[in-house]
Amino acid sequence: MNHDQVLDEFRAAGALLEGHFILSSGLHSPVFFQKNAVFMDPDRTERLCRALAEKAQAAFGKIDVVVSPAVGAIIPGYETARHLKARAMFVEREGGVFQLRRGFEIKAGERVLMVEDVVTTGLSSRECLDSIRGHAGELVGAACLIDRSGGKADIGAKLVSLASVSAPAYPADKLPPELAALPAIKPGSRGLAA
Ligand SMILES: O=P(O)(O)OC[C@H]1O[C@H](OP(=O)(O)OP(=O)(O)O)[C@H](O)[C@@H]1O
Ligand SMILES: O=C(O)c1cc(=O)[nH]c(=O)[nH]1
Ligand SMILES: [Mg+2]
Repeated sequence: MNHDQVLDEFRAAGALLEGHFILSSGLHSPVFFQKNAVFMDPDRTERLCRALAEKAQAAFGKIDVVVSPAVGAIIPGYETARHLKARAMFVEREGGVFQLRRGFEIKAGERVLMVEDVVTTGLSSRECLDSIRGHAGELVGAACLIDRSGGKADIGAKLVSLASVSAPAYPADKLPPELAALPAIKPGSRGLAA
């Protein structure tokens, strides 16, 4: 699946939103990839994650375990793992820090791939990778559906993406006037009260 086909899947799902969004990192953006509009369609999710699994396998070889950061990456992590014939686990925030819970266990020698839905600054990816590094197993790399940093985010591991896009994102005190004029919404889960 090429770059345009990936973006066409998001467009067809109504997942390419325009407005004023506060991202997980606190940056503000006029565009948002609402991945859940994609993931509610199992066939569309299968097409994208099969392509991501093929790309990850070509880059990293055999993968035994996929670990994804909750909430957004649970579904693509599971579906990508299905195509890789790997086990699927997720980390979730406990006291703000990503942890493997629910009996998830990585065994010594297992080859681990981190799967993220969307990468912006790479902060969530780095936090997820830090958590994985605290366990047994060999971290082989990372994969995401959309890298909206256009390849600029440094996650401290090799990252393959299905589509790389340079999407604008601004600190809160540097908003262009046309963006500042719009009401802001924060779609993600970081910082939500329990
Ligand atoms: O590269 P970053 O700057 O970290 O931004 C990308 C992250 O933001 C979103 O998660 P979010 O924390 O909004 O919650 P969600 O997974 O529940 O959507 C997305 O799922 C990535 O995990
Ligand atoms: O940076 C984010 O929080 C983010 C951006 C985006 O386009 N989609 C998403 O789910 N999260
Ligand atoms: Mg997330």
